[in-house]
Amino acid sequence: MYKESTNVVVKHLVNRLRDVRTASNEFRLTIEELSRIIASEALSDFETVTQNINTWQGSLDVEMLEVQKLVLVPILRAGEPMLTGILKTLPYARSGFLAMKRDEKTALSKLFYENIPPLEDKTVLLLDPMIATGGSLIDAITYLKEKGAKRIISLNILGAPEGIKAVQEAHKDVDIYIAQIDERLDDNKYIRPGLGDAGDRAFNTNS
Ligand SMILES: O=P(O)(O)OC[C@H]1O[C@H](OP(=O)(O)OP(=O)(O)O)[C@H](O)[C@@H]1O
Ligand SMILES: O=c1cc[nH]c(=O)[nH]1
Ligand SMILES: [Mg+2]
Repeated sequence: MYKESTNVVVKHLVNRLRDVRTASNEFRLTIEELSRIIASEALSDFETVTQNINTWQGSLDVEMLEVQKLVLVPILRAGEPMLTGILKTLPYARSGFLAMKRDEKTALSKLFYENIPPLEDKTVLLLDPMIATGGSLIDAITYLKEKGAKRIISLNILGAPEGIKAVQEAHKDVDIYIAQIDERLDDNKYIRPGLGDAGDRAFNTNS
């Protein structure tokens, strides 16, 4: 299943990202903020655990998110600000890393580096702002399944309908929570209207 956010604050923030006057620092902070909102939507009925805490009036049993069951995995580079944002909400969550780059001629993704903690019994929150052809996400999910991920939830900011369809066909069991779905891919496999290259926008580079 995929779920596009209906939150008008999310739309507002996505449109800040589209504006080329939004420079890299604000761009990253906006991705952080959007990621926290989308993560809250995705985790709204996630498993909880009872914990005993010390309150100002003594001990109390409270319901807490079972953060130990989560692993946050950004697809670098562009996924990095998503991790930074979600770690502000869930500072004790574990993280893993995949560094991937799409070949801009063939649009095929390549994995350059991975560092993934044990995934048995874990739910992976896979973080990448962009789903264009869907190739990078499909390859990342395949890799994480081989590593034993029990469940994978994809958090994304912008996607093209073609890419989302491709991910769903390849991995029916993966839920996608996305801020906004755009119109289409252009001839260079970029999302339109989109926001350009998310990695370049975030880190002030030009690929
Ligand atoms: O759906 P696809 O067609 O695979 O394209 C989407 C991928 O492209 C972007 O990363 P990119 O390869 O540009 O790397 P970067 O994060 O270093 O900019 C984006 O963050 C996705 O990972
Ligand atoms: O539109 C796109 C497509 C791929 N990667 C991006 O960052 N943006
Ligand atoms: Mg890029």
